Amino acid sequence: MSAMADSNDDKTPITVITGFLGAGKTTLVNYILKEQNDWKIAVLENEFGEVSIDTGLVAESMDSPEDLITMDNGCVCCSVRGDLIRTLGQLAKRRKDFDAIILETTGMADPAPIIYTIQTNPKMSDHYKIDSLVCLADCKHIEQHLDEIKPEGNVNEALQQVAFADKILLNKLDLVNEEEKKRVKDRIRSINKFAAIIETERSKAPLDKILKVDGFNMESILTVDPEFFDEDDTNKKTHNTALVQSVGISFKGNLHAQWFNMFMMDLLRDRAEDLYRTKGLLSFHGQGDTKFVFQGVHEQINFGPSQKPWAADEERINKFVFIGKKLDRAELTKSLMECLYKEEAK
Ligand SMILES: Nc1nc2c(ncn2[C@@H]2O[C@H](COP(=O)(O)OP(=O)(O)OP(=O)(O)O)[C@@H](O)[C@H]2O)c(=O)[nH]1
Repeated sequence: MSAMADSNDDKTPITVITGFLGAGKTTLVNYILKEQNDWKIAVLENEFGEVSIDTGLVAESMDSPEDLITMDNGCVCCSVRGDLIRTLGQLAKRRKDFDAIILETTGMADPAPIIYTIQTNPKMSDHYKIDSLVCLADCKHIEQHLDEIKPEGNVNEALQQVAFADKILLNKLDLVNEEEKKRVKDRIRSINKFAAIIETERSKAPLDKILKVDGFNMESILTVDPEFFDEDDTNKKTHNTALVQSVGISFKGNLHAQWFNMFMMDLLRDRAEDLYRTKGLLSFHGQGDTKFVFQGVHEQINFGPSQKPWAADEERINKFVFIGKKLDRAELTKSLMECLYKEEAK
């Protein structure tokens, strides 16, 4: 084995998890953390949304929550030279404590600058190697996002995520029929000829196919973008998160279950197409210390109790994130506040 290969073996592998908003990335991270016990894994979490919700939900699955590191100063692919380098730089000192790192990117992240940074910045490439780029694809909604026409000069993030991946999890199979599945698969193949496509429900992929697989392939990256390493490439498209808004709302109190349900039903009836992603941590009147979580992707909503209840000394703060197009912050805030339980409304 060459010295080069030896030194590469010594690097800590990073599994980069990409995929559009709501495709199942956090579900995959939680699944990995629950299923595997052989490796010590650090998780870097980067969430697109003004109020962090995933962090709490992933921390529930971790034995050592201090190994969950969040990067909240914006989308990791935009602030890549700052936040990601800083975080991985700090982690480098104790990287030998970990067998692997999982980097969960935001649903709006363009993977290209992330790969570029880890591969070319010496501070990164001395310590780390990309093990695999795993892209989650939501069978039900990915076509809509691939079809989206972006203004001149802007990337289509969903397309980039599929194009650069070396593993694509065709997720949410329960939501499509055979014909739809085949259509989505063909579409993905037409974008990326190299990636292994793995069919999944609830992101349950065989872990030996996605972790520590040495699957990252620079050759296929260069097929997608031959000018990948050309820093002077003036044609490079930018990634404009301003095209998609994120509205975070938090306020104290208990919600009235029925009113909140009505609000959500109306919202989804009228706005499902533009609402890429909704998330919430909620407290309801009459539900004791049960903390509720809701997770929405377009018209699909999952709602139920969180694994952890409200702690005795925890303030009941409802948190919401709405991500999508044409969102009216004032209107959403007003409507949600109207769902608060009021004593006189009994
Ligand atoms: N029906 C169905 N729902 C799924 C499946 N996998 C994940 N979900 C649900 O889809 C929603 C979004 O999943 P997440 O794992 O939070 O998605 P994400 O990609 O991390 O989302 P962002 O962080 O917002 O980009 C959650 O309600 C999940 O429970 C699946 O296979 N089928």
